[in-house]
Formats: sequence, structure tokens, C-alpha cells
Amino acid sequence: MKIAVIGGGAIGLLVSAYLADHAQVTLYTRRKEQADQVREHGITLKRKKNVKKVKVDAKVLRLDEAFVHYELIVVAVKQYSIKDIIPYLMKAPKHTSVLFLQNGMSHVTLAKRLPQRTIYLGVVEHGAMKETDDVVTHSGVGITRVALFKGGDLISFQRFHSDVFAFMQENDWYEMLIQKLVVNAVINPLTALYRVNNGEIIHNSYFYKTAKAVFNELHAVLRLKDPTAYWNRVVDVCEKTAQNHSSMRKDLQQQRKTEVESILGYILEEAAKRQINTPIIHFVYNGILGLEDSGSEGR
Ligand SMILES: NC(=O)C1=CN([C@@H]2O[C@H](COP(=O)(O)OP(=O)(O)OC[C@H]3O[C@@H](n4cnc5c(N)ncnc54)[C@H](OP(=O)(O)O)[C@@H]3O)[C@@H](O)[C@H]2O)C=CC1
Ligand SMILES: CC(C)(CO)C(=O)C(=O)O
Repeated sequence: MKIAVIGGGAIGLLVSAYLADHAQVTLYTRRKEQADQVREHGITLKRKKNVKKVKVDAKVLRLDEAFVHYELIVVAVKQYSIKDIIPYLMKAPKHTSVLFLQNGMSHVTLAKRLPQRTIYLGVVEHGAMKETDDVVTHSGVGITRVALFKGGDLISFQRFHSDVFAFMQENDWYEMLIQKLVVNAVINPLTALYRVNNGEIIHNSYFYKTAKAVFNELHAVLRLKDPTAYWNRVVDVCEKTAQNHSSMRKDLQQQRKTEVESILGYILEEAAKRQINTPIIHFVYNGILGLEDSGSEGR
């Protein structure tokens, strides 16, 4: 089986390295230097004390790429880069399946426009850190959940399964994405604003109150079926990743754009449609955009 992975960031490198055990993987990068590096040296995958070099082909993503030989294209760029990838996917064959692996919700609208018959949405519960263009650290072992978004179910993701890189097939893509969205909407912006590790959100009683207030607004907007279960999931992720910096905190520390638009921005759009007041989410959202704009967290 031939698989194309678009985006040589933390998740693109991680997924390419693990899928290469089961398939012929080509990584499509934005920069030529990275494609050359990966083609020449492979991907170095680090997990605890294990270091493994994996051979993976790599190319620069170009508009004349037709993706004709691939059964699956995995999209592993950030939410805000998806719009740049769409023109490439529009040219890919209709019979090639596409899997999106983003946090947040904005990609769902864009995915609807694609000509491909089969589209999957995925949620990555691993932690990954890109060290250099060809080195990735698997910093937290979790699972990857995959749900069919449209079309006939053509790929069994179980075939890519391994002990430390497991896949779980889900039935309801919306429920799967919303579960992750709620976790990211509470933890990521607050840890980034307060400049704390994930655990502090529940261990500091003042931050806990704000987290609960954000959650209550999320619940009002999304009308969560079982709010206690959703809240318990937020607490559980804070416990399990207590020492970690959230991705939004890291993005601000490194003066990069965050994914706040596709996380809180999505919630605010839904709130506006349903005419629900969400002052706390507005406050947090503007705080993140303000920090992004001033680049002040990096100092
Ligand atoms: N990292 C993690 O632990 C987790 C991440 N996720 C989600 O996975 C998604 C990807 O995140 P992550 O891998 O961390 O992000 P990164 O920022 O590490 O990687 C994004 C990659 O996309 C590449 N890219 C951007 N535009 C293009 C383009 N036009 N063509 C080809 N490549 C392009 C970038 O290239 P360049 O380097 O040249 O800019 C970069 O290598 C996000 O939605 C994130 O929320 C989910 C769970 C965990
Ligand atoms: C689960 C969590 C909050 C872990 O840090 C995450 O997905 C992120 O940081 O984006």
C-alpha cells in the first residue's frame, strides 16, 4: 500500500515513521531542505531510550503532483495551513482516500468540498515533538482515533496498529472531534494565558474556577449530552499530561501562530448562530490573539 503524508511537522514525521512499518510512505514537505534531509537520512524516531531510523521517501509538495499511485493521503499540517493544501487535494484522484489529523473543527467545512469519495477524520492522542527536520520524539504514547466522514469505508486502520502506535476506529466523527475540542478548548488557551503546565489548570483552585466557567459556556453552546463525562475527560487529560506544556502554550512561546481560530473561534461562531452569550470564551480568545499579535510570550 502506498501512503502520502502531507506536512513534515511533529505529527507528519511521527505518522510517517510508524506507518512506514506497514506501507510505502512518501512525506510531502513545504521546504526542499526538509525533503532532501528526510530522503537522505530517513526519519529518526525517538521514544524514551529507543532511537530508530526509518527509511521514508520525501518530496516537496508541488502543484503538478497528481498523487496517482496512493491509496491514502494523510493531511498532517496545522489547521491554518489546510486552506493551502486544498488545491493539491482537489487534483488528487477521486478514488484516493484522505485522512485529516487536526485538532479543532475548521477543517470539517473544507473537507466537505473535496472531490475524494472517501474521507476520514482522525484525532491524535499522542504527544510528539519535532526536534529537527528529520528527528521526532514520541513524547506521549496514546492512540489515534479515526472515523469515517464520508464515503465507503475502504481502509482498515487496524492494519497499521502496533503496541505504541495504536488505532481505534470510531463510529461518530462529530462526537469524536467534539470530545477532543472540549479538552483543547479548556486546557490549551488557559495554559497559554496563565503560562502554566496542564496540571495547574485543575490543581490551582483559581485556575480551576476559570476552567469550569469556560467549560460551562462550551456546554451551553455545544449542548453536550453528558457534561459530567466531558468535564471528567478534561480533568483526566490534565492529570495525565500534568507536566506538559499544551500545544498552544508552546506555539506562543515559540512566537508561532496558534490554532485558537479553529478551537475557540469555532465555538464563538456556533454561539453567534445560536445567540448564546459567551463572555468568558470571548475574553480568553482575544487574550490569545493579543499574545499572538504582540509575540510577548516568547520573551
Ligand atoms: N504535536 C502534537 O503532539 C499533536 C498535534 N496535533 C495536531 O496535529 C496537527 C499538526 O500538528 P503538528 O505536527 O504539531 O504541527 P507542526 O507545526 O509541527 O507541523 C506542521 C507542518 O506542516 C507543514 N506545512 C505547512 N504548510 C505546508 C504546505 N503548504 N505544504 C506542505 N507542508 C506544509 C509545516 O512545514 P514547515 O516546517 O516548512 O513550516 C510543518 O512541517 C495540528 O492540528 C495539531 O493540533 C494533535 C495532537 C498532538
Ligand atoms: C491534550 C493536550 C491538551 C495535551 O497537551 C493537547 O492536545 C494539546 O496540547 O494540544
